[in-house]
Amino acid sequence: MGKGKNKTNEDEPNKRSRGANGKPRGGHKRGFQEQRQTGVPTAKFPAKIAMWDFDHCDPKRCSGKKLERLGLIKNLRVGQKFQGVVVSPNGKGVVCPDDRELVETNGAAVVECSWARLEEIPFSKIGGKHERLLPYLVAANPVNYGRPWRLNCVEALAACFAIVGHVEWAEQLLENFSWGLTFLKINKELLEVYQKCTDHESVKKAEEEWLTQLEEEYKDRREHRGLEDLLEMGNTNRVAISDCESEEESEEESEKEVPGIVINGTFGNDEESDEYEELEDDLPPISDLMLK
Ligand SMILES: C[S@@+](CC[C@H](N)C(=O)[O-])C[C@H]1O[C@@H](n2cnc3c(N)ncnc32)[C@H](O)[C@@H]1O
Repeated sequence: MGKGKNKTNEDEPNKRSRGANGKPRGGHKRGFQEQRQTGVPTAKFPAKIAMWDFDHCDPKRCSGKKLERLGLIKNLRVGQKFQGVVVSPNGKGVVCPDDRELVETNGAAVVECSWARLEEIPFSKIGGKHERLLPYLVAANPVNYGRPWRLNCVEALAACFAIVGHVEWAEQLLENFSWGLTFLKINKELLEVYQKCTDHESVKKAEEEWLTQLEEEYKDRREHRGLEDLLEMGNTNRVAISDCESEEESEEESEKEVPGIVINGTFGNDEESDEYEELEDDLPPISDLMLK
């Protein structure tokens, strides 16, 4: 092991905070004074929260970095493992209510990186004994708004806390983000379903049932719309006159219907814009995106 490799920044108060890859932070174009902080949580939060930060994102648009600026999250280094629940794309089981004690005692951690650069993450050198995926939930953050599975760091931590029954901890984290509580709102029903489960298998089963129901409702809605369209057409003369218009309309309509929804996909699309501020003012109503 290299000299001082596992030293925390706390041990070296005058040194600049480093990312999980050991590189000094602050190489980003924008000035970022808050990065001089130690990476050791200073604000009061009832549970330990931590992240490996690979510095892939613009600090201004990154939820993990915002938690760091708020003094809520501890930075971990590559080579450091975490004893609590690690919410990670590398997880095997899913977060479940049986994880409650583990989360209360040892906390929860995430991997702050870009979705588009997951292959760069040395998963074998981070993580811990309790790595978990999250079950189906829909993002409310402006980057991946309405997209299932692809949550950002604060949503992932909040989801973990909510599933194990600490919704108040989830709220406490999310209320630092203008869109944050929307995450709990749009996933309320489903989170309540997961909260009633026990182990990984029961959460997986609940998730599968939810997805099946979602698919059925989606099919029903499509069929129902088809019928409505037919009825709206009325007599064939009218159809002939307005043929082009209605074709154009229906294409637009069907695009609008479920943008970004992936029913059986995992982790949404490959592109990430991280455009929080720009997108935030321009969000469509969630009812346009959600099937449930
Ligand atoms: C890929 S990073 C993207 C972070 C984003 N740039 C931000 O501003 O927070 C999101 C992290 O949250 C956790 N996460 C989000 N959705 C997840 C899911 N469905 N299953 C497991 N972990 C998930 C993982 O730790 C993942 O690495």
